[in-house]
Formats: sequence, C-alpha cells, structure tokens
Amino acid sequence: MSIKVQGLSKTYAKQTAVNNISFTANSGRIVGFLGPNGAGKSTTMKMLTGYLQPSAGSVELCGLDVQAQPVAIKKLMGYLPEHTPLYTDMYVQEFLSFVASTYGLQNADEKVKQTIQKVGLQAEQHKKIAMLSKGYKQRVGLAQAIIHDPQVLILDEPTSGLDPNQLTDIRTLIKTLGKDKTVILSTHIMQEVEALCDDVIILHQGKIVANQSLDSLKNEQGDFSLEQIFRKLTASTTN
Ligand SMILES: Nc1ncnc2c1ncn2[C@@H]1O[C@H](COP(=O)(O)OP(=O)(O)OP(=O)(O)O)[C@@H](O)[C@H]1O
Repeated sequence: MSIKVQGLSKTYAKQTAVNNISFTANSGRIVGFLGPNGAGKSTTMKMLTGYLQPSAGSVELCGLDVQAQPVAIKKLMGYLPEHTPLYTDMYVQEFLSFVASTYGLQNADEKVKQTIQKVGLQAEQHKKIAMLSKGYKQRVGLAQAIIHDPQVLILDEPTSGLDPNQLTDIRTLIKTLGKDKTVILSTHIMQEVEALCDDVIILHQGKIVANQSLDSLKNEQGDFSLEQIFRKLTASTTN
C-alpha cells in the first residue's frame, strides 16, 4: 500500500479543516480528490507531503511515517502545490538542474532534458520562469514534481490555468505516470475525473463522504452524472 492515512485531522485556530479522515491508496491507481471550495483538499495534501503538521492522525507513504522520516519521504514523493513556489528569477533549465541536484540525481543533465520533454517545455527551457505564462509555470511545477521519478505523486489542481491543448497533453502525461505510481490529484473538473481517475475520494466539510472506485460510485448512483453525484454528496451544510 503506497498511502495509508489514519485518523487525520487539522484544526486552524478554531476551524476544523480536516476532520478525522482515513483512507488508503495503491500503486497503479489515480485517485481523484474532490470536494467543494474549502472542503479541506489542499490542507490534506499538505499533510500527506509533510509540509503541514497534522493536529491528529498519521500518514504513511510506502511504509514510512511522513512526520518521522521527512527527508526519506521527499525522495519517494513528488508534490505540485496549489500555488507552486517557483524560483522565478531562475531559468527553466537552471531551476530543474537545481531541483535535480537537491535530490542528488545521477545523470542529472539527462534527467532534466527528459523531464523538459515529458512536460513539453522544450520551447521555454531557456526562459526565466517569471516570463512564462501561467500554464507553462504549471508545467515547470509538474516537472519539479516528477524529475526524481517518485513512487507517489500528489498533484493539487495540476491542470489549472492550462489551455485546452495543454490540458490534453498534461492529462495524457498524468495517465501515463499513473500506470506505475500512486497519483492523488485534486480537481474541480468532473470531465477530468472521468478521463483520468480510477478511484474517487470526495471531501465535504473536512470529512470523507465517498471513497470508492469511479465505476462503483457511478453504478451505485444509477443514472446520475458525476457532477450530479458530487452535488448530492456535498449539498448539506452541517457546520
Ligand atoms: N493557513 C490557514 N489558516 C486558517 N485557515 C485555513 C488555512 N488554510 C486553510 N484554511 C481553511 O481551511 C479550510 C480548508 O481549506 P483548503 O484550502 O484545504 O480547502 P480546499 O478543499 O483545498 O479548497 P479549494 O477547492 O478552494 O482550493 C478552509 O475553510 C480554509 O479557509
């Protein structure tokens, strides 16, 4: 099992953003992490990657505790945050070489070249990151997440800001990556979930309201579209 989350909670001051959630995810599966704005998706993803300390509960990636082994964890997983913190004064190639060096990668130049090709940054590689359009900055974010070939990929809204052509390219890439990795991705685009995901976790007000394969969720809910199912499961306001 690549990801094991048990009793995970996060409270910011008085607000409970994530409320005692547990789930697992396996290699070779792409998990869609869905929920309305403010449901707790980004907060959960930050805890999965060790960037945020949970208020309670634990996360294991490939058998390692995220809090106890933060350095080992970084090598196992790639993370594309919602707002990618890029070194915007660096050139694309220079930045990716820097990232490769932080992982101590062998054949770093070759890895940088391959990654630039994978995410379609060839034409932009000699530009400063600050000069790139939003969609291309997103590609640099994705490149830094995959350059070390991690077993687990956590992608927070990976296709936000991409034009329709870029969307197709990046979805194809994520689908390919998902064949031998565990991918958790958040998105608000139901079409994307249909196109990419094997499994779906829906969060609502910090709690899990659905956690199953996409097929079983759709079968269970009869003739409803995924959008209708999402609305039904996230309609109540109990807080
Ligand atoms: N640093 C913070 N301090 C206080 N509250 C926070 C902080 N970060 C997030 N929250 C709150 O926690 C809740 C969950 O936020 P989170 O960003 O995890 O939601 P989300 O599901 O990713 O939303 P979106 O789809 O809008 O990106 C929200 O109510 C948010 O206002």
